Amino acid sequence: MAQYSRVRGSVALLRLTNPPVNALSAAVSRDLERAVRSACADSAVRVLVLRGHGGTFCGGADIRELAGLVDVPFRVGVSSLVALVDAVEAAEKPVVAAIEGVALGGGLELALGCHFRIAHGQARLGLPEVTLGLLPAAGGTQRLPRLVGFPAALELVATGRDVSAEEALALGLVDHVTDGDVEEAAVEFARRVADEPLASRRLSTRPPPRPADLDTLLQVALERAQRRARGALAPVACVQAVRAAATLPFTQGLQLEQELMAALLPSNQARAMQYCFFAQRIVGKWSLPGGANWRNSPARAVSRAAVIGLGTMGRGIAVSLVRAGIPVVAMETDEKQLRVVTAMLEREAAKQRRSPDSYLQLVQFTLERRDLGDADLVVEAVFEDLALKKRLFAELSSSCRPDTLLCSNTSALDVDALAAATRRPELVVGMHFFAPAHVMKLLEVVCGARSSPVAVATAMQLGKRLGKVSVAVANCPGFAGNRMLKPYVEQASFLLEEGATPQQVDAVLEDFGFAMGVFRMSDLSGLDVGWRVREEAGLAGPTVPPGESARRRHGCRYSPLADLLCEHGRLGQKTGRGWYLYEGPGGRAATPDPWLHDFLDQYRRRHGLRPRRIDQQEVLERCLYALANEGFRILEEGVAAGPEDIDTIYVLGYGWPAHRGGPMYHVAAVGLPAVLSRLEHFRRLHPDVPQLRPSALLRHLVAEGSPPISRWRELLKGLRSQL
Ligand SMILES: CCCCCCCCCCCCC[C@H](O)CC(=O)SCCNC(=O)CCNC(=O)[C@H](O)C(C)(C)COP(=O)(O)OP(=O)(O)OC[C@H]1O[C@@H](n2cnc3c(N)ncnc32)[C@H](O)[C@@H]1OP(=O)(O)O
Repeated sequence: MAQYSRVRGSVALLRLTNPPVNALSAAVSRDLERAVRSACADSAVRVLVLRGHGGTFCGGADIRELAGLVDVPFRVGVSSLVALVDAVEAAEKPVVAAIEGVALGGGLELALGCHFRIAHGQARLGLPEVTLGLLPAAGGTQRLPRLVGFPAALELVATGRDVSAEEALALGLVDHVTDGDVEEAAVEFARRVADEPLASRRLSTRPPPRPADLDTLLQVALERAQRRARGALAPVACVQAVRAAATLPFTQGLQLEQELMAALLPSNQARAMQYCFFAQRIVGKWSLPGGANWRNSPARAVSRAAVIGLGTMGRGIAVSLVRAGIPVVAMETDEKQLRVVTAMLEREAAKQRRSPDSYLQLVQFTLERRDLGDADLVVEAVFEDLALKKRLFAELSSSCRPDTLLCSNTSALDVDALAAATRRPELVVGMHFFAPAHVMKLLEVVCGARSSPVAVATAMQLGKRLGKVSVAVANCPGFAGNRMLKPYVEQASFLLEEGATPQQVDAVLEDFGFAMGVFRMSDLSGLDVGWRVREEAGLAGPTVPPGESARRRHGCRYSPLADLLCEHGRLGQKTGRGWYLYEGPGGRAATPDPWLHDFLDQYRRRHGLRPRRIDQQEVLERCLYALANEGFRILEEGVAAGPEDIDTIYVLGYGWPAHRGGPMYHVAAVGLPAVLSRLEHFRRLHPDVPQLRPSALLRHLVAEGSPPISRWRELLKGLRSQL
């Protein structure tokens, strides 16, 4: 909890101890407050140093308590941390925070209550509460602007971004940075400042910042927040709270901060975002049917990797590996791509304030397969063609070291078929990155039927090392993410046939919180991607059996609209035309296209479809429930281990708004009986759309009385599991 010992005679060393991240639960906050008070009362003590146990300062307030997951009387819980920070700031002896690891959320607020802050060079500091649907409510929104100025504080609080020790020093957030022992440095520093007057070090007493352009700053911050997460409450509350630092005296600002927090804490959005936080940790605890799991299966060290193919995906993967300090052999025949990767690495190095060479020297470009011989792991990112990939895997199996892991970045193809092409099927896994791979935080690790525990453990661990959240899924067409996308996109297409427009469907989805509606997203990714997949599956193009009706495939309803656009050369942003019109090829600003509306009218007339008025609710329910229904099938078949895995995939990989938790969380929040009844209704209206047939698992959960989502994982263990 909190120990207090004396070092160098007059320095009280307080150690905050609550592994693994020294979270400030109510009990820990009270204990630490007591320790601070007794150190202050000790006449032998002249100065206090506060540090965290186990290499980290503090990960903030205990999120389990805030989320109501553990039993603490609410008011007691939330007020203890505020009281602690106030007591630290009011101490009559200097208090120095010795920060290493992280000082996040309430942890940084505690440090802001201290009179001085020393940080280790590797430390990270920030106020990420907004990512939990909350705001910093232990004085952070009022103290930070008084320390680092209004614009920087506004940005940090509203985005939740954390900063390095170096940036913290530049901002004035910390007083000193050391690459040595942080406790040593803090004790030394403390002895030097032991007699300094404290009045000006108490941030609550500093005058409020008064930026001349306050209104513009607030307006810009609000617009940015809206763009990033439309409909999210927390970023708006963050902006309001920081505004108060400039417009109200400290105590009134603090009061507003707490009132805003009191409104956010019980909100559905905060619940959903805290669910996402824990879901992203649950998914790391993978297991395989044979009993291997994250605890008992050590990962193999990856000290050298190879990437084959430096197209859009391959180059993002190469950059991610280099950024994590892993030397990469990159194989690519097109010289243009080498130049693109080099430029990307230079940009990344600049962003990280590193020399370009520190990154460039980690990459070796090659045309020779023998240069891959030394790699511990190879990621293949060539064109999405099963025959091509199988050939490549067979060759790699002969040319690479016998223990090299062979990974495919395929987004939908059969990982077992790739494994079967090698002489080491146990060392083959899918590593499905999301574009742009150096930005997106998700990695789907596809476990083939023969993938060994060490292969899965290594891929999962490598994802984490690259700063991603790895989710293990079993092998099936499209895995979890892309498989669920199919019914979603299909419903959107059917809605166009029935009378909707792309902008109407997109507006509903964007109002729900998606950064982009389905049609804008498909223009961005390129319509030809799905077209190729449908051609391979015999749904489009020359492989469709002769005589098959345009709107039916395998006896079910089919919409050929996207195929027809591709045939017209409308591939999306890259051709300047798709579901929307753009300024030109590569343009980004989508405008409704009169051509498309004529085309839809003609199409409907040709097929005898009478357009009807479609309301927002129908758009939302058909698209989202069809998607979640496929999610239930994925759980039923054991392709994903629990709803948390699917929700993490959708929030981190597909732009599902975090404040809505994810598709499975969303349907649980709506209520499973209501979702079942709407799916049954749509199924009656569209009997030739199998995706609208409620899944057996959804029916089963409703029959079981709709248990809360936190219990599904356990219930699923009794079903067929591939994970
Ligand atoms: C009537 C109404 C009155 C209302 C009055 C209003 C007044 C309210 C006053 C409230 C005061 C609130 C103060 C504060 O502003 C709020 C907060 O501080 S919220 C918390 C902010 N902190 C964070 O968001 C940090 C979250 N954690 C992380 O980012 C990472 O965990 C890490 C710290 C960077 C460490 O990363 P890793 O090393 O990768 O480890 P893991 O992520 O896997 O975590 C390990 C383990 O720890 C658990 N954990 C992490 N952080 C917390 C936490 N803050 N609380 C609880 N538990 C935490 C995590 O879940 C893992 O455990 P596992 O899930 O694996 O069991």
